[in-house]
Amino acid sequence: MSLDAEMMRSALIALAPGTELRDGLERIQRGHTGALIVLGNTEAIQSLCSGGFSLDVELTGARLRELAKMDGAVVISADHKHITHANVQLLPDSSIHTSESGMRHRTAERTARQTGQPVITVSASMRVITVFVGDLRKTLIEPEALLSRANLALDTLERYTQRLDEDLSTLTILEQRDSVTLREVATTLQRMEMIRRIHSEISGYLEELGSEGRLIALQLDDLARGAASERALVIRDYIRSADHLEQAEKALSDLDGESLVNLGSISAIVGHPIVDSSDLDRTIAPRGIRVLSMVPRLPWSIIEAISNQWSTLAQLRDLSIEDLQRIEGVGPYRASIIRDSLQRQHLAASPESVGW
Ligand SMILES: Nc1ncnc2c1ncn2[C@@H]1O[C@H](COP(=O)(O)OP(=O)(O)OP(=O)(O)O)[C@@H](O)[C@H]1O
Repeated sequence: MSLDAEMMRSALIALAPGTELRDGLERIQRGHTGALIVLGNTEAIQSLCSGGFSLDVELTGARLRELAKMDGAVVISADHKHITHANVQLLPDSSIHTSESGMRHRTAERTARQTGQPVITVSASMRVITVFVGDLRKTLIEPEALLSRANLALDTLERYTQRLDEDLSTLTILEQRDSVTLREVATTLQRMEMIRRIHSEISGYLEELGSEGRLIALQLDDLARGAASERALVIRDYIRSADHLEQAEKALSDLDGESLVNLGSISAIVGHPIVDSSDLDRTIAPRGIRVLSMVPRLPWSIIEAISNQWSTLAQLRDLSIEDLQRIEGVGPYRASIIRDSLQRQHLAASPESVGW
């Protein structure tokens, strides 16, 4: 994320519903007056300030509203706790390009571009709150509208998560039958990535929603549990070279929308490029790391050591208790737990147990 995008994100969090700053902005909106507010009393900002007066009072919504009634800008400390200046005229470089028309908004955009600090406007005529950071500009959405977008995204996430559960059960069964194809792997990773994207979209809404987003945050937590580690396990199981795990995770996250719907792009990311679509029906052997992660109380270091020694799930299934004991940290008791769990998982995937 760029520095400006990161700064914008913190500014949106600072003025989420439930904060004093947002309370002040809403009072200004309700009062049909406007405001020009700078977040952060930095040297760069001070060099653009003329006139007005300094003060050092705690930021409250009511004070912000009163001070914004005066002409000019209000400056707030970088920690958003104090109002440091009011009634200030801002004098940014007039040669800086601005696409705004009114003086308040032109000044805000130029100040943000010149100093990199977030600048907020409340438009008296349009009754909208806008945040400027560097070249970025964002108009705040009413909490009700944000809530309905977040709820819609949450419904989608719920549906996708259900489908992913089904995909993962199918993958587990096919893995045990040594008949997974590239298509199943790519489809599962595709769904996992879509889920990650919806999750991150909802997290963005939650940051803007502040205290209004509590219930959605709880539901999101519930749905997201373990998703990231499960995705990493599937990649580990199928990636051609385990050294490229991090790059693969990043490449998957960076795929544009068009490439994400193309299963070939996803196969290529895990090191299995395809020439034509029938290549997707090629069978592929899992390493069995996800299966090992389902063995109760098995530490990650042992999962890694076992997987370094035997590189496919088919090999793991044939291991005897004696074989397993060759791994450091695996005694007879742990070896029998691993073997039992592998056998149980294999049995659970048999046609008699599954029904197909
Ligand atoms: N350079 C500046 N420094 C501080 N305050 C300013 C500056 N320019 C404008 N303002 C404040 O903005 C107020 C409104 O100005 P103007 O109507 O031109 O802005 P606007 O962008 O059209 O905003 P609105 O949508 O609220 O009308 C001014 O009365 C003044 O208080």
